[in-house]
Amino acid sequence: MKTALYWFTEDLRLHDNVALNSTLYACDEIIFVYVLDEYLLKPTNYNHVHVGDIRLKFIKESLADLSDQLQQLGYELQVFRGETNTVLKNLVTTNDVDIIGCHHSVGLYERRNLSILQSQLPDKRFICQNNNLLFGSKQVEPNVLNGSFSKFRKKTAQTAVYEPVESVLTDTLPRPLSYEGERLEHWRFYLESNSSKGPSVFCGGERKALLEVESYFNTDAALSYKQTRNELEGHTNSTKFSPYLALGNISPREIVANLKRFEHQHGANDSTYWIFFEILWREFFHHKAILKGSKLFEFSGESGKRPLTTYYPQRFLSWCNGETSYPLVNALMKELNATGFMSNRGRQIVASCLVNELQVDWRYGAAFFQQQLVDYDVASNWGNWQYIAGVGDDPKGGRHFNINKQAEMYDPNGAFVRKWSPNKSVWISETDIADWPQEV
Ligand SMILES: Cc1cc2nc3c(=O)[nH]c(=O)nc-3n(C[C@H](O)[C@H](O)[C@H](O)COP(=O)(O)OP(=O)(O)OC[C@H]3O[C@@H](n4cnc5c(N)ncnc54)[C@H](O)[C@@H]3O)c2cc1C
Repeated sequence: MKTALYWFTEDLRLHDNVALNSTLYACDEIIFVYVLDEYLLKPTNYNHVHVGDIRLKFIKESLADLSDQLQQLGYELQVFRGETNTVLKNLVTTNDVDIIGCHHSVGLYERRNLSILQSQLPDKRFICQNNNLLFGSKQVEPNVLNGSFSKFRKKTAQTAVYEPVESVLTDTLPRPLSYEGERLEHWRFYLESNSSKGPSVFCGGERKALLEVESYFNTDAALSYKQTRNELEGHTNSTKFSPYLALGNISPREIVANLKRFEHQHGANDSTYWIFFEILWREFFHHKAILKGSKLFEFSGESGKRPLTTYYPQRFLSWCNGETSYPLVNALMKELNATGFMSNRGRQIVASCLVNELQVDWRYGAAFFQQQLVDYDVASNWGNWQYIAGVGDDPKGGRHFNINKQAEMYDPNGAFVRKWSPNKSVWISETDIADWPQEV
C-alpha cells in the first residue's frame, strides 16, 4: 500500500498535469495539499510583498475551483498556512506518506526549498515534473539557451509540442487518505478577508481558464492578433491568457492544442503564428530562469554589465503611484494598480521610463510588478525587466521607448490617459519639478 501527498503550487489544475498523473499512478491513497506560505505575504528586499491583493484573490478563486472539482470526485483539498517545508514535513511524518508529488518550478526560491525538503526526507520518493512548459528539459539543448531569443526560436522551431494529457483521477482510484494534522479550516473566508474587493478583470480557476481559452478561439480575434496585440486596451486585442498560465490554471500545451485546432478550422496566418511566437518567449524565459539561477535577480543580470541607474526613492514612489510627469506612464500605472493587469506595450513603456527617464534601479520596478501583477511569473517578469534594462541576453542591449511617440501611436486621442488619470493636477507638483531629469 503506497500513500502519496500531492502538493499543488503553480499548477492549480487537474487536466494536463503530468506530475499529478505520475503521482496518481504510483499510489493507492492520496492527500491533496496547498500551502499558503507566510513568506509570500511578507515584504521582499525591495519593500513590497511577494503577492499583492489582486493576485491573492486570483489564487483564492483558483483554489476554490480546484477544491470544488476534487470534492465532486470525493476528495478534499487541504489548505495550510505556514512555512511550507515545516507543514509538509509534519504531514508526511504524521500520515506515513511514501511519495510526494509536485510541479517542479523554475523559480530559484522554490527549487531551493524543494531541494531542502528532499534532503530532510531522504527516505521518501519525490515525483517532481515541470507541468507548465511546452518542451521538456531534454528537448531543449543547453547551448540553445546561451544566446538570444532568436537563436532559441530558430532551434526550437521543429521541436514537437506534446499533446496535453487528460487527468487520470477518478472517483474510485486512488482512495482519499484520511489524514491527521491541523489545517486552515476556513481558508475560503481567510483568503477572502485578506484579498482585495477591488475591480479585477480576471477570475481564477481551471474551469474559468478553459472557458476563456474556448471563448477566445470562438471569435476571429486570433486572425488579427498581430495587428492588435500592442493596443493598450481591449479584452480580445491580446489573448489575456497570462494570469491562467501564471497560476497553472491552464498549461501552455493546452493553449497550443487549442491554437492548432483553430488554425485547422480557420486557416493559419501571421497572427496565429504570432500567438505561438509569444508563447515561445515565455518558454524561453522559463528555460533561461533555470539556467540563470540567482543572476535573474542581480543588478548586472545575465550580461554582467552594471547599468547606469541607481535608486531615487521619490522618483520610484511617483512611478509606483502614477504621479510622474508623463501622463501615459501615470495612466498605465494607475491601470496596473487598479486591475493587476497592463498590456505588454504598456509594461515596456513604463519599464523603459523607470530605467531610462527616471534612472532607477530596474529591480525595484520588477519587485513592484511582482506585487501588483495578477499574472506575475518569476521568469517572464524578471526576464523581461532584464531585457528592458539592457542586462539580459539582448543583442540590442536595452530598450528605450520614446514616450511621446508611444502616446501618439497608441493613445492618439488621449482616451486612455483620460480614463485612468482624469485629475491632471496630480501629475507633478511644484516641488517635484526640479527632480525630473528632463524638461517638463
Ligand atoms: C517589464 C515586463 C514585465 C512582464 N512581466 C510578466 C509577468 O510577470 N508575467 C507574464 O506572464 N508576462 C509578463 N510580461 C510579458 C507580457 O507583457 C505578458 O505576458 C502579456 O502582456 C500578457 O497578456 P496576454 O496574455 O494578453 O498576452 P498575449 O500577447 O496574448 O501573449 C500570449 C501569451 O504569450 C506569453 N507572452 C507574451 N508576451 C510575452 C513576453 N514578452 N514575455 C514572456 N511571455 C510572453 C504570455 O504567456 C501570454 O499570455 C512582462 C513584460 C514586460 C515588458
